[in-house]
Amino acid sequence: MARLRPEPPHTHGQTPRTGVLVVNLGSPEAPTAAALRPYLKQFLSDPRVVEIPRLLWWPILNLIILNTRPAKSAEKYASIWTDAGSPLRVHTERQTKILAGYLGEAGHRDWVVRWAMRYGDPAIRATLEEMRALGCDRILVMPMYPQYAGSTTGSVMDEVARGLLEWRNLPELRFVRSYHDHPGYIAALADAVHRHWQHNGQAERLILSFHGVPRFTLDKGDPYHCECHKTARLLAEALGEDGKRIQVTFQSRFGKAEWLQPYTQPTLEALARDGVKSVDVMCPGFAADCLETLEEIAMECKTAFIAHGGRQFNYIPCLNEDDAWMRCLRDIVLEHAGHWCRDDPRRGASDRGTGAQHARTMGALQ
Ligand SMILES: C=CC1=C(C)c2cc3[nH]c(cc4nc(cc5[nH]c(cc1n2)c(C)c5CCC(=O)O)C(CCC(=O)O)=C4C)c(C)c3C=C
Ligand SMILES: [Fe+2]
Ligand SMILES: [Fe+2]
Repeated sequence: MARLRPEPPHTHGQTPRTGVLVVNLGSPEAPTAAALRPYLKQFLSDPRVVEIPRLLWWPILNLIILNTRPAKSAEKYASIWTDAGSPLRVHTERQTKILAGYLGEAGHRDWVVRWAMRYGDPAIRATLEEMRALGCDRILVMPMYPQYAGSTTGSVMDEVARGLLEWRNLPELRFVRSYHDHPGYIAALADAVHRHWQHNGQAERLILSFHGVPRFTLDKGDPYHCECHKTARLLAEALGEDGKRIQVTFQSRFGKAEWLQPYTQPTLEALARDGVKSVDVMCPGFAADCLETLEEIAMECKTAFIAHGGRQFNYIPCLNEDDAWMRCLRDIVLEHAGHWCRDDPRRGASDRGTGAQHARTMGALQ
């Protein structure tokens, strides 16, 4: 157990302060092999991401993967990097600012709204410290993954718990576990597809590509696969599609083990070989565009589809700062904040009462 650290002196009768911590996965500091190494080391050392026993995994990670993958991944990152940095960071920062604005409009100008990354910077632990220094005694953690997976949302929960290990005076803590079936999220996705169809026409197929996870996690009870399929079913219903032209696939396979199937790229290649000429591809498992969507889907998969005989490949961007999505994000936060949204006068009164009592007790003890 870590040693508990001293807290700022406790003051009575203080109005509770709410903090909202938006979290996404994180990116390397730069699109270089040198920056990829520590990022991948932190990411792939997470026992929720790679479940292989440590003794076996350590040499594979340190002697093989960290000597080969950084350079290859850096090249991919370089192809999507912007002047402002990694797209995932840029979107997460903007989303957080917009969320703070909407929460302000809803009457919560005093809430502290921050963002952090599970891997790399800004770190969850440091951001929690900053929120504590600003007096947050209620913290709502908003992992931006629409579908729960142990390797993503679960890992954010671990890191928040670790970040609080040395705190004596813990904040009231809430987590958004997932929002894969939130009506506002589904409606924002459906709107984006409709807008895309209005501008570009409708392709023969709509592929919904989700990030994959190892197949055994489904067998061991991780709900990720089911949540992805539920998002897809609700989106198909919202689009008025019977599902025949919509297909769910899983991308970003890592390592040699079986991952959730069907895999995105082989599916696109098979469709092209079977004579499908046009596809729309969307990634409803990502709240913001990132390496996995911009490089793997919009570049690699597009090339593969065309190489196998396809003609038209349209990538529908993630919701990013889409206004319907930003309003939905505000709603999700407010729904989870529950009674924190109200100023409870009884709490203030009882707090003041306790304060007077406490002051008397302290006096008696001295
Ligand atoms: C959207 C949900 C995600 C799940 C589920 C997920 C599982 C998962 N990922 C890896 C390995 C890697 N993922 C990488 C990048 C990456 N992954 C997600 C999201 C999920 N991952 C995002 C948003 C990103 C992009 C980050 C960015 O900076 O844009 C990478 C790093 C890149 C690379 O070298 O390929 C790895 C590695 C595993 C093993 C896993 C489940 C067990
Ligand atoms: Fe990933
Ligand atoms: Fe399932």
